[in-house]
Amino acid sequence: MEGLVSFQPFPSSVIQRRLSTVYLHRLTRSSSCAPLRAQQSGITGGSESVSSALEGKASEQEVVIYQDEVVASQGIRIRRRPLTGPPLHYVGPFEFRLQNEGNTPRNILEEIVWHKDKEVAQMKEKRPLYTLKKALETVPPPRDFIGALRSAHQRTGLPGLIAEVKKASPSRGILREDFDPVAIAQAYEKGGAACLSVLTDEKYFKGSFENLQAIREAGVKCPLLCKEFIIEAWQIYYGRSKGADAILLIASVLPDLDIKYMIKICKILGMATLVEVHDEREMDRVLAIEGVELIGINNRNLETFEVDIGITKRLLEGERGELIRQKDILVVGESGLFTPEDIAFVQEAGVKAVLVGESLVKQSDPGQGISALFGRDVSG
Ligand SMILES: O=P(O)(O)OC[C@@H](O)[C@@H](O)c1c[nH]c2ccccc12
Repeated sequence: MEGLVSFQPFPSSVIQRRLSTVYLHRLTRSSSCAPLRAQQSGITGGSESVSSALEGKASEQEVVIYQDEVVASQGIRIRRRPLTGPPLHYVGPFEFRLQNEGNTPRNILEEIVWHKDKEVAQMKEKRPLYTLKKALETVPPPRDFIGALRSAHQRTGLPGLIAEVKKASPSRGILREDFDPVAIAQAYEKGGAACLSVLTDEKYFKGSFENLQAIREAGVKCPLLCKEFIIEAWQIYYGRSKGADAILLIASVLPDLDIKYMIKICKILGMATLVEVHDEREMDRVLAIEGVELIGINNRNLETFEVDIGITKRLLEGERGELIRQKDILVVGESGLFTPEDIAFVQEAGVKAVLVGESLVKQSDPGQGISALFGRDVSG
């Protein structure tokens, strides 16, 4: 039920001043992609509209509409957490807010992203970017994530494996009670995994950056993917400081310019980026972004949890598959892979790598799980 949460008369000059503050705050908020979103819609591109906002001419509603337009024009369904709560409604000289209008996450992915926004803001306070950059001077150099996948594919003739260190997920609950991340990582490496993916989200996946660091420090040689919900660049530096060699960027969460900018940062840091898509529209957006070398097709819809490995095939058909081959992009089939038949199916569709969590992590020996998954021994 919708309820009235505030109802206040405001002289219009006060409203104007407040609106421009909100606008500026959104434009300068370093923790969000708002500047990029604004840029894409031309808000920061033309100084005219910026200055009119500074003069208090843009209404808060207009700003929200601009941002929504950019996000909607790219088909991004995941909204960022509203800074100011639900939007304001104006009736004559009055403004009021309606509860649950735009301030409640619509699905699990949106909930995760909104939580991440708060979490990152807190983490950043403890470890500002300059201290992270300093820490990077003493971290061992990154390993070649894409190279490891390509050489495993060449060596075995099967897709290179990214084996996931995953304790739980919102859709499947706890996957393994006796969860020893380092032992699992070592078993994966022994079993022939080319790379590892380590979930670092604590609240929804029961992972951690400590796990990532412990695996790196235990001497595991496989390159490591930091499996995190990245919403801003600070997280990339943090992941690198904990030993990550690659990060995940989710196309349904990030606008094109954010993806482009984050890929550049990763290149500077010597890291790879796995850009994840789930439908044709996201695939087309990502194929148009310069510098993309590794694309993951997630068979799981992160909004509904539905899994369909046919998605991988669908997105690699026709011209898209052709373009991917021309650009020599490596494609990873992700989620819902359990049997040698599943692996053959996605390989036939065109993937040269796979990302597998559940079916391996549940085995008493996750390393032997790899042989069962591929139908033969791929170690050594
Ligand atoms: O456990 P599965 O079904 O094998 O899936 C692994 C991996 O693809 C999945 O964990 C995943 C893919 N993309 C993500 C994004 C966030 C969190 C998790 C994921």
